[in-house]
Formats: sequence, structure tokens, C-alpha cells
Amino acid sequence: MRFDLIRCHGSGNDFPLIDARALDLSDGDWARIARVLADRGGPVGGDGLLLLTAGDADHAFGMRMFNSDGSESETCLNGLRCVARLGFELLGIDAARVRLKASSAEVARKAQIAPGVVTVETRAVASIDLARVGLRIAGDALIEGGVPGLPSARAFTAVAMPNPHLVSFVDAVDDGELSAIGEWAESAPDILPGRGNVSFVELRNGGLFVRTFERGVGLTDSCGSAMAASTFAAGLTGRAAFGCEVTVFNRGGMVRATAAAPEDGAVVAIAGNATFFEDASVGIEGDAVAERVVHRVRRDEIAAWDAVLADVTI
Ligand SMILES: N[C@@H](CCC[C@H](N)C(=O)O)C(=O)O
Repeated sequence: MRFDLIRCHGSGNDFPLIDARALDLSDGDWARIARVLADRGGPVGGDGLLLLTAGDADHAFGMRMFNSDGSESETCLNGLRCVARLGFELLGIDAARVRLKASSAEVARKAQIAPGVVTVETRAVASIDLARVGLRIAGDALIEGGVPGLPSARAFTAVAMPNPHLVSFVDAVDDGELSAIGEWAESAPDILPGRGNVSFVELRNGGLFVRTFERGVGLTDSCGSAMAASTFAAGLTGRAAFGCEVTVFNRGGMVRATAAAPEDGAVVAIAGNATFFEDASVGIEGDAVAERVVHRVRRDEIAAWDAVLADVTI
């Protein structure tokens, strides 16, 4: 199998991106291709695989996202910015409604957050319904509460974006502690059989700093849906005002986020980079990349994002 792909990132969350609108492969094939391409030890690497998929009567195009373990997620908001950019470029549009696995999101080109940085805003609805999060504990919602059975006494807020997130506000992020809870979530415990993304969040520099252990991946430089869930959770717990823009920092950079209150629709808007850094083609044989040809390294975009990182105090 041969594919043309674009290697891209949103806030350092990096992916190979394939225009799959005309491709007809099984879910099992895509899961295998995700594991091969996103393998950090292989010639491509990434936090998962993004697919631009065909649109329908209600959507200009669609997105599918496979984690590096081959599992398919309900969404990926850093990835959605990159998929949206490709969709915009191929269709000659600047805004769209996008079909996700079982939901929709709005995307639009925005003014550049920094010179030379292509910027896209995603808008997705948050939910605190525990059934949607897939967290099987007593009650309808969990807002800053303990999770019986979780190996931590910390208080968590559960949010579906619609992928599952557990968010805890901490004084200082401890990667070891976060990873231990993330690994527990990866074990698909009885109370979280669909697993989940786990984030620790600090109030930092007037904004939020979010560190996430992602379902199907592990610790990443950033996770867009976790930043959305964290902004929503900050509103729910009185740490940030609903309707006001918050800068959300992460290991890979920053985004600007605004969450609407539940009574105002619970839409979380995230504006951030959609950086394309390499155009390549790959040949895959079995479980390995047999050939990789790099056609273009987009040095201008790499430099533009490096300048943002040099400016951001994380
Ligand atoms: N990094 C993504 C989320 C990717 C999916 C996640 N690991 C899951 O399985 O829910 C983002 O930017 O939202």
C-alpha cells in the first residue's frame, strides 16, 4: 500500500495526515496503518493517524482519528485543526461543519495567532453526562469529586468532548503521578471500560497549563480535547469565567480557548496552530514502512512555530 501524507501538528501533538476521501480500507486496515505510521521507533512517528474523509449532505468533509495503539477516538481537537486546514485548502473554503465518528464539530480559519502560523478554530460541545464519559460511578455528573476505585485521592471533573476526559486541578504537575493514573485508565477498569484521557491542570501565567496522559498513546506534548475539557472544567469549578478567553499552555505551545456555560450550549472554542511540516509518501508492507520519500520540508512553518515557542513562557 502506498500513501501520500502530510506530517502536521497542533500544539506539538503530531500526526501523519492522509487524504482518505477516495480510499476504501477496512477499520482493521486503518488501525494497523495507524500503529505502523505512528510508531515513534519507525521512520514516520506521531501521536496517532488523521484521516480527511468525504463529506455528506450536512458536512463539507469528515475526520477519523486513530491513536498510536490503533484504537479509534471520537475526536481529536488538535488534529481537527490540521484536517480542517487540508479540507479548506482542497475545497477552497474557510469554514465547515465536520463529521466526526458519531458527532459533528465546526471549524473556521482565524487570524493568525503569530506571523506565519496558519490558525484554525474548532468548536465542539462539552458534556458532563457520566454516561457519555463512560464513567460508571453513582450520580449523573462528577464535578471536582473523588472517583471510587481510582488509585488517587485527587478530585476530578469528568467531561466528554465527546471523547472521555478526567481532569484534576493540581498545584504542580507530577508526570509520574499522572502516568500512574493514566495507566490505570488504560487498563479499562470496570468503572471506565472504554478507558479515558487523564489530565493534570495548573493555573499558570494567568491561564491554564494542561498535561495529559492520552488514551491509546501515553504522555503527549498536548491534547486539544483535554485543553477543551480543562477549560470547561475550569468554568464549572469557578477557576475561569465562562465566555472569557483563556490562554491554555502545554508542552507543545499554547492555544486560546473559550468555553460557554452549560446553560449557553457548552460549546468550547479552541483557536490554535495547524502546522504542516513535511510532505511525504510511504509504502507499507505488512506491519512496517517499507519505503519513505520526503517531498518537501516546510521550513517556513517550522520556523514560524519555533518563534511562538521561543516567546511562550510555559
Ligand atoms: N490528542 C487528541 C486526542 C486524541 C484522542 C485521544 N487519545 C482519545 O483516545 O480520546 C486531541 O488533540 O484532542
